[in-house]
Amino acid sequence: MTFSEQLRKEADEVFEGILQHPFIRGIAEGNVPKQALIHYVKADYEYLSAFNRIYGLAISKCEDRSDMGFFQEQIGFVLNSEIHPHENFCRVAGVDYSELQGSPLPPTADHYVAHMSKAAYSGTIGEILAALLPCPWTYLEIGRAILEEKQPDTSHPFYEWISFYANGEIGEVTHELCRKIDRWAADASEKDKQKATLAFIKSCQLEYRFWDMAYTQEEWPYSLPADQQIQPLH
Ligand SMILES: Cc1ncc(CO)c(N)n1
Repeated sequence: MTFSEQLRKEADEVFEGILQHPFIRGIAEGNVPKQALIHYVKADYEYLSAFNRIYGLAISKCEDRSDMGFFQEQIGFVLNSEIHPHENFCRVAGVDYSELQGSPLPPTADHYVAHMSKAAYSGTIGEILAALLPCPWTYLEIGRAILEEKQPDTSHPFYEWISFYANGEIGEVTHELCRKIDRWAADASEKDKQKATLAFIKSCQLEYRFWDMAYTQEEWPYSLPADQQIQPLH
């Protein structure tokens, strides 16, 4: 079994839990509450900006140009393509995308970004890859599972979202990240592989919590100071 196959096996229960989460069931059934969609897009817009900053940090640790090129392409993908699934959610919720940009990250999303940043600043390249991998991998499996279960056509309210994650570039991204982490694991120490495994499992669980955060509209218990709401990575 490759290292990425081992990671996937360790996370089986979490992946299954994500597929059963009421937000995901709502995407499959075409009936997610409007406020959950709005909460999700607000948080995910900022989460994906942070994700791109983390790709930038990953570039700073790359030794060869093909790795740099891969991360650079992923930044382009997030900036130019991953807006489409957000637009799908906005259309269903009946809101303008531009109104949902610039909100502070709710606690769970903030924690997820902090978890990835920690790996990016202080981890091995394997730990960084492991922390990033559940992002495309869980969405790929969500998209594929719903596609298989529902065989949606264009009349499904989330047709675009489902097709984007089931059939698009996300499969290639997942595959490439797996190849990279497997190559890293071939020469890595047991201790470093354990650290990477923990980073992977935490990100999977934070993916679960991200859906839950949106579904329950999680907020900070008290408001944050207005001019310090959006924090760059540090
Ligand atoms: C939180 C989160 N995880 C994964 C993806 C898929 O890229 C996303 N858009 N948001």
